Amino acid sequence: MSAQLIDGKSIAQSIREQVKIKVDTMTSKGYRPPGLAVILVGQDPASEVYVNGKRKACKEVGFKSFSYDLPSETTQQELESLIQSLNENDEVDGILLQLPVPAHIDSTPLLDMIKPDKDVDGFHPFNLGKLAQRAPQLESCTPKGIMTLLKSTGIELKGKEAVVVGASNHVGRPMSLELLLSGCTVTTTHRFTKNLQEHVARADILVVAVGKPGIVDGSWVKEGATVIDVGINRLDNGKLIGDIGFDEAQKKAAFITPVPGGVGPMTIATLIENTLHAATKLHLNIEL
Ligand SMILES: Nc1nc2c(c(=O)[nH]1)N[C@@H](CN(C=O)c1ccc(C(=O)N[C@@H](CCC(=O)O)C(=O)O)cc1)CN2
Repeated sequence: MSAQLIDGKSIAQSIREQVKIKVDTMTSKGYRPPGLAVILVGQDPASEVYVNGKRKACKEVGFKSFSYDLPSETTQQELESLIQSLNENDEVDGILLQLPVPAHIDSTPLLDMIKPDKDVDGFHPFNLGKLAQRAPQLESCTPKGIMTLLKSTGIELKGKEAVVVGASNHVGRPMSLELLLSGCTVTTTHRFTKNLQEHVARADILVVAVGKPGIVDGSWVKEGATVIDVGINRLDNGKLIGDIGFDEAQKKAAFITPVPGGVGPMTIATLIENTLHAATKLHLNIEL
């Protein structure tokens, strides 16, 4: 078997096109466009690429973009004041603090002070709690984007064995909740898990989000599985690779995401979707 590639890049583009149509409808009816504030602290090169991607996407779909590129010496208190003022700004529907932040900043209290209805990253305890209660409001972008990719394959998720490798707060845990909500039987593996290979070999749906190339050997993948690689690892030669041995995995899987061009672009497209949702459903209360 040679797996079919799940083309995140083109699915992300079609999401942005659909959002643009809705924004054009909103503004033609006299509503203000959705507004997204993106805060970047310091000069991490990868973060600069992602933040530029977010701002470019805002422009493409017609959002108002609020940009804060702050020096690495920015204090916790300065960030608190900025978030407070964005919470109070009626033109801002979404607030995003790009991660990681410099070591002297504690991101958790900052993420927790973003108003839940402006938390377009879906990182706030309220939004994670709503997902856990099966009543999602604003969902974390990478896991929600992966659910869009899974739905695009047409496979039935109910009753499937799903294995999520990695239990981070921002990807692994909400991913497991999303799959549970879709009716999968979910196993989450983490650094203390014994026999990772045995878990991987059972997975009809395999999501790997660790950030370590080769953490999952492609030959472990179950025949006919759907494989989602969240890892984005840059090699010294500049090449990007995922967490899974792609060539071997592709021989066994039915569907697989490439790196690049798989999950990454969906993170940004889902952020754009979330910001539209915050604007239309949570702030302006309009049907499009
Ligand atoms: N506040 C947040 N910070 C971070 C998040 C997040 O969702 N919210 N996720 C990641 C980074 N990220 C978005 O911010 C992100 C990662 C990757 C991509 C992407 O399109 N990747 C491309 C490759 C791009 C490249 O050349 O490096 C791909 O996979 O095809 C977009 C967004 C951590 N921080």
